[in-house]
Amino acid sequence: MSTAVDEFDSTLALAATGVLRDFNTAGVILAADVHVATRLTTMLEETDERVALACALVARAVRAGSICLDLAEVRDEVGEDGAELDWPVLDEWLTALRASPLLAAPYPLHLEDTRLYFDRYWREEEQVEQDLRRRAGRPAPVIANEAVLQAGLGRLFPGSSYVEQRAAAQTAARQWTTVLTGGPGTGKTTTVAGLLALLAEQAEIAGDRSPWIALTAPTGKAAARLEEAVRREMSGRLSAEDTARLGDFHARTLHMLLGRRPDSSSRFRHDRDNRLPHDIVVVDETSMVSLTMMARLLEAVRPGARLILVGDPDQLASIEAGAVLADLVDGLVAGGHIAAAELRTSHRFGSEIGALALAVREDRPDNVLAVLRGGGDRVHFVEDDDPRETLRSALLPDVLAIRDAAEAGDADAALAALDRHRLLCAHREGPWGVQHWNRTVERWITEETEDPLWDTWYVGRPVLVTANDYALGIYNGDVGVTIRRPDGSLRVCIDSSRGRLDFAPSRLGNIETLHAMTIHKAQGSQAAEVTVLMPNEESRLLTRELFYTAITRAENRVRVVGDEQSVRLALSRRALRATGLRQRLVDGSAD
Ligand SMILES: Nc1ncnc2c1ncn2[C@@H]1O[C@H](COP(=O)(O)OP(=O)(O)OP(=O)(O)O)[C@@H](O)[C@H]1O
Repeated sequence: MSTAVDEFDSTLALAATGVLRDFNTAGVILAADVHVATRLTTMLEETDERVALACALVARAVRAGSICLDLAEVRDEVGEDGAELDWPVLDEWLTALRASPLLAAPYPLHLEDTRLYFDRYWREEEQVEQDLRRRAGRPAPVIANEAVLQAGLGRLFPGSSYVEQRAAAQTAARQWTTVLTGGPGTGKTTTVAGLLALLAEQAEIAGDRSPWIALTAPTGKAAARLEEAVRREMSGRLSAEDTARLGDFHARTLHMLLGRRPDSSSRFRHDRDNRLPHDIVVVDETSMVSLTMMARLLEAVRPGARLILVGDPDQLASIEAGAVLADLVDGLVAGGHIAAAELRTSHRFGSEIGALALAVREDRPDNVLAVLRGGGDRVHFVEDDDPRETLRSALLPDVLAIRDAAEAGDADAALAALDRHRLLCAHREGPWGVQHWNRTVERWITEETEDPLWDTWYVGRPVLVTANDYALGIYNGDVGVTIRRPDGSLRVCIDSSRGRLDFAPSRLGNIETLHAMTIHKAQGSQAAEVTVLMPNEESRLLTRELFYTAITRAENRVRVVGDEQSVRLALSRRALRATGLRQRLVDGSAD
């Protein structure tokens, strides 16, 4: 390669030689990937450059959220950036790997067909597969009274509008593990609440105590939404008798359910030797669960406890590596280990947001554009070259409402105003990024109120918590508002899963301004109205999953700011992650 090396480019590994250097210079692998490869090959005295390249490419794959590297696919996946590079021939590459000390004890790498893994992910994937197979292989749970189950299904899911949910609950009642999938508003929580009532009734008939139920989700926000939705179902739709059988419960994050350990960030108090005591474990927003957390959860759930994994496989996958929910749908269900419990009909949205989400899921770009341009009340497409004025008039009323309520010290009103609207960006930086739009909204506030926002902390500053703080009881994804107290001081009121908490601003460390937020961070939360800023075509993040996740954060109204090209491009790209779980579950299927 003749490309000049820029010594100030931190992605270039100046010590790299040979193939690693070529791939690094072409921008396919970063300096960090080169270092991983060099360290491993030096340690185990491997001199074959093809093995070093494979190591670097596994590191690259993991950085992008994959569990492994598929050697048969990587060249296509890298595409143009790697067109000029000297790729090893697949068969020879595999042969070199099989002969490598890196695939022998202590096994830093593992090869499964053409998939190459770092040891940690290989072990986690294998554990998840085996735990799931073991659960699926157990004799089905006993139904204490079939007639009562059928009557319960009819009572809790009456008539034709509940037909899908009735079928899903019927399926779930008969298996230890259920993957309950559906888009937004398809009635997943309703199904869960009804199913829990059915299972509690069966336990009563069998003479057992009331089942001990764990409701959990990957983030505090998602856990709080789950609890709220199940309570709403219990008070609204379930009879007093059904509600009483369920008893009281609180939803918790997965980390809290499994129990943090002060000596480890990756191990929990509950594990294979100290199982969770619950009889039923319901996990919401499973698409956000990483492979590592799924491994920790599966080892902690008792074999005789029911596990109900709820989620929308069309959403973005977890921030950390893996695509567990999609793999479970394709592997567990398609592999014949468990029966599908899928909900398809949306009950919540005015038909437009539902139709938009469906058109995205079904890959129909013309339909997506037709709904966006349909001129309805709930879906708007802002195609202006310069949308700033449109955005200013759309966003400013809520921003000022937050500020007015905060100035009056009314935390309830300020938090309610905050939940009315979310401005979502794909990126943090750049002209369509969160930081730019946070500053833009702050400038609008200054222009409107003639009150310059000199300080980081100002009245009405909405904030997003970006890391769990167990001491304070606030969690990644919690949101809050800075309000003025009668004595003039500022406090930050945070809506946490433990209820409303307030702090002096100086106590808060991992915080970002929330006039705008990234789509990735918005996973697991919703707002009445959502504005989505489409990134330009060069954005590598622009995918169907990103667009789908963004629009489905809206409860009542969604505004998409972009152009036809960016929408079409988003729909044409998939956020694919290489994993082997689906294949492992399908291979050898239900045995
Ligand atoms: N069969 C049905 N007929 C009419 N309304 C329904 C039905 N099922 C659920 N609903 C209503 O639709 C709304 C969405 O239901 P639910 O909250 O259970 O969906 P969900 O899939 O959990 O939503 P999300 O994951 O997007 O929060 C609720 O207001 C619920 O009461």
